Amino acid sequence: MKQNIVVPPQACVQGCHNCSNECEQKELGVLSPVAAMDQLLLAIAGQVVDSEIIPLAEALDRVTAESVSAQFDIPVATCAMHDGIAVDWENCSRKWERGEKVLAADEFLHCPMGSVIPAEFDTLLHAEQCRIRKDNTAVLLALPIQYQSVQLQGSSVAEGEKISEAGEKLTPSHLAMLQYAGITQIPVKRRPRISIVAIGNDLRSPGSRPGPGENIDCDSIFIQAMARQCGAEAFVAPIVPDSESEIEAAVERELKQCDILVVIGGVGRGEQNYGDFTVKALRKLGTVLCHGASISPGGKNLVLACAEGKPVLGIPGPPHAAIIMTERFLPPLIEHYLGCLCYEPQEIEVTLEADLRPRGSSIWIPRLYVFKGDSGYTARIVDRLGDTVDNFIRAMASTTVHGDPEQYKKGRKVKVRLLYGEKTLKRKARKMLEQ
Ligand SMILES: Nc1nc2c(c(=O)[nH]1)N[C@H]1C(S)=C(S)[C@@H](COP(=O)(O)OP(=O)(O)OC[C@H]3O[C@@H](n4cnc5c(N)ncnc54)[C@H](O)[C@@H]3O)O[C@H]1N2
Ligand code: MOO
Repeated sequence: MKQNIVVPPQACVQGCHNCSNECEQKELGVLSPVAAMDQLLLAIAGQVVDSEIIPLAEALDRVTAESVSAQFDIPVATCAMHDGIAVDWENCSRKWERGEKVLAADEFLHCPMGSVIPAEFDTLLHAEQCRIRKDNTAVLLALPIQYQSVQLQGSSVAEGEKISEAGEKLTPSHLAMLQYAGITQIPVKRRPRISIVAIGNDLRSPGSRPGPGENIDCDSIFIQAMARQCGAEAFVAPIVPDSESEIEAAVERELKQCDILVVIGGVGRGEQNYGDFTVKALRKLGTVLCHGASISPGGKNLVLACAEGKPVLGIPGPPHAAIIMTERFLPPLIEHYLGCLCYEPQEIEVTLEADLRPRGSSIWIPRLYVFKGDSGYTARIVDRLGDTVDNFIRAMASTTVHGDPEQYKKGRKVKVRLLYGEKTLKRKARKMLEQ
């Protein structure tokens, strides 16, 4: 394969009055990504998604809209936690003190595990603690502990007790617990609706072969899948050309039917010359809170806006930048609507194979290959030449590089976020070494 030659663009010196690009940089300071997201979350603070009641069996991974209380006691009656014989402990204790060890047939009852212990008994003797005789009397071999192996009515959960808080993401165990406590229908938050609009004359829809200078839109399916993984519903709208009026029309249309709008591409600062009209259209329809944040790749052109009271995320088109920006900025918006965390990649520690150089004051989020060595994991950066396939699937992790360069010297340990589970990572890491 021929090697691409990449000449990194010069950093913007913000001499805006002389700039031919006529961008809006001069009007907005570059916000830190945290400050930009804080502003956006503030702008949408009043926005919530409504709730819906669904069958419990369909509620896996959904988020509870209200707290839920048990419909009845668990267990509903006092019951045996083992196979054994139920006895009245006071009675056994008195007998034991007097040296009497025989229980008459009406002084005990065989109870299999889970069965109801009649009210006159309170303790379960294990088979090893007594001997049942042919005449159906029992000989005590040991004095049991009062209440042993008995689960009292309501001791697990009492009727009316809260068993799930609002804002809890339901796991298989939650479902079992809720079902156990008599719940069959549950109020959950409606999935936030995400509309995704890809913008660009050079973009082709999936299923067609791109001509020279064209690309298949692949960012939108990535963003849709990420949104779904986070518990949202996501729809990909038809591709929009680099036309201000058509972008405006698409944004207006989509804002009517979504909670969060993601637009991809056309967020550069080239406007007329390079077909970058997205920001201009957004300015007409709402407030652009941030165009450019000190984070890379992609932050230079990242857009956070608010229109019709809804958050709009403007993602840069180049796929290596789109994936990083989406991972960083989409989950917090979905979390705002769901009221719970929805994206928590597993973190591990790795040793750096070579220096990572922090980029000035900006936060840099490179993708990494991870190798398994004799003493833990080693990480190597996916560089810009290994653009698409490497960034999308060969990379195994990403990390955040910021601040003191000493922390990122060769041999230093850093935390990375895994894109796969650790067992898959082990397999992939081994395969890389075999190649
Ligand atoms: N003169 C300058 N040009 C550029 C600069 C700069 O500082 N000065 N920054 C570059 C960087 S960095 C980025 S990031 C982009 C931001 O660009 P846009 O969001 O406006 O992206 P487009 O121009 O629309 O497309 C760029 C590239 O990405 C491909 N693309 C776009 N959308 C998709 C999609 N949905 N799926 C797959 N690929 C997509 C598109 O075909 C182009 O090849 O600006 C740079 N330029
Ligand atoms: O560096 Mo651009 O900001 O590729 O995304």
